[in-house]
Amino acid sequence: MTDNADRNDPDVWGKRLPRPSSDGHKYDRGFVAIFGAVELTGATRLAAGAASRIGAGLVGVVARERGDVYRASLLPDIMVSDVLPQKANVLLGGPGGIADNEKATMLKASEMDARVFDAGAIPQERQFGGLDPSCIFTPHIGEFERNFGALEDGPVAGAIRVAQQSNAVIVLKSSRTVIAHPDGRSIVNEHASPYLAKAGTGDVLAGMIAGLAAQGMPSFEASCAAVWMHGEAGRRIGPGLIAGDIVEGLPKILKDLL
Ligand SMILES: NC(=O)C1=CN([C@@H]2O[C@H](COP(=O)(O)OP(=O)(O)OC[C@H]3O[C@@H](n4cnc5c(N)ncnc54)[C@H](O)[C@@H]3O)[C@@H](O)[C@H]2O)[C@@H](O)CC1
Ligand SMILES: Nc1ncnc2c1ncn2[C@@H]1O[C@H](COP(=O)(O)OP(=O)(O)O)[C@@H](O)[C@H]1O
Repeated sequence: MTDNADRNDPDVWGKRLPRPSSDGHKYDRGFVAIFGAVELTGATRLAAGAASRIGAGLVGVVARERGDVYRASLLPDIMVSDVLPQKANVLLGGPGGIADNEKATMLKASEMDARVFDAGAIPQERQFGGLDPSCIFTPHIGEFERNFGALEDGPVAGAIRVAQQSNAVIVLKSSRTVIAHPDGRSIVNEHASPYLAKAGTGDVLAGMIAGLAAQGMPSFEASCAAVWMHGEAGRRIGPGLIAGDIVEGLPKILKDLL
């Protein structure tokens, strides 16, 4: 593979895909809490649907405003609250926007099994203290360069550089998404489709990563698996794809993998 990165393939993560135990209950499958956007509520809804469909036992949206909008428009299995649910083990923020105090909460929440920082939640360099390799940033190229400077070293070296600086897993999204770990590992995903270039598909990916991490998958493998399944959905659906179709396609993709 070019740039010394390995290719994303189910061999990398397939054995670690979460399988519910026969006598388990919903709390054994993890609890994703998502900070609800105030204006771009659709982004939060897409992320929540994806986290739920990929198998998280519980998904909650923390809506400091617009709680009734969320209650009326989310899938009925998704819970809405105005405070962070105590049993959440994964936090996701950024889809559709995030308030400064919510981002500060995410930066401090080292007790979580994973924290997924998407879009406006992606930390600046001065906020890197207190992160660890269970944290995941999911920038597209524009967000990456806005936060961390021009990608003069190329996407693989750039993603590894920021992974090492931040101590977080970086998912640098594009037609060739790079997943980089602070220990220097990197994977390039070419299992995708140009039909994924569509509003909201990144929000869905963030929810998928959070949902796998909540079920106990390590952040790097959860990111690789979610990126591959997202690409698989893009390939299966193709023309006419809208972001919600990826969410609806997940049960069949999961069934084929498990
Ligand atoms: N239904 C919804 O509510 C949706 C909400 N969304 C939210 O909208 C917010 C803004 O996200 P955007 O990414 O649109 O905007 P950004 O604020 O990140 O800016 C996009 C700008 O970056 C540039 N850019 C450079 N490289 C790019 C790349 N690889 N991909 C995309 N843009 C690139 C574009 O030219 C554009 O001018 C996010 O919080 C996101 O979650 C979007 O996901 C779309 C759907
Ligand atoms: N040409 C392309 N080929 C393959 N995948 C793409 C292409 N363009 C975008 N994607 C994927 O679609 C998603 C877009 O995410 P993002 O830019 O955050 O969108 P949004 O903010 O609208 O949700 C990413 O997972 C990215 O890798």
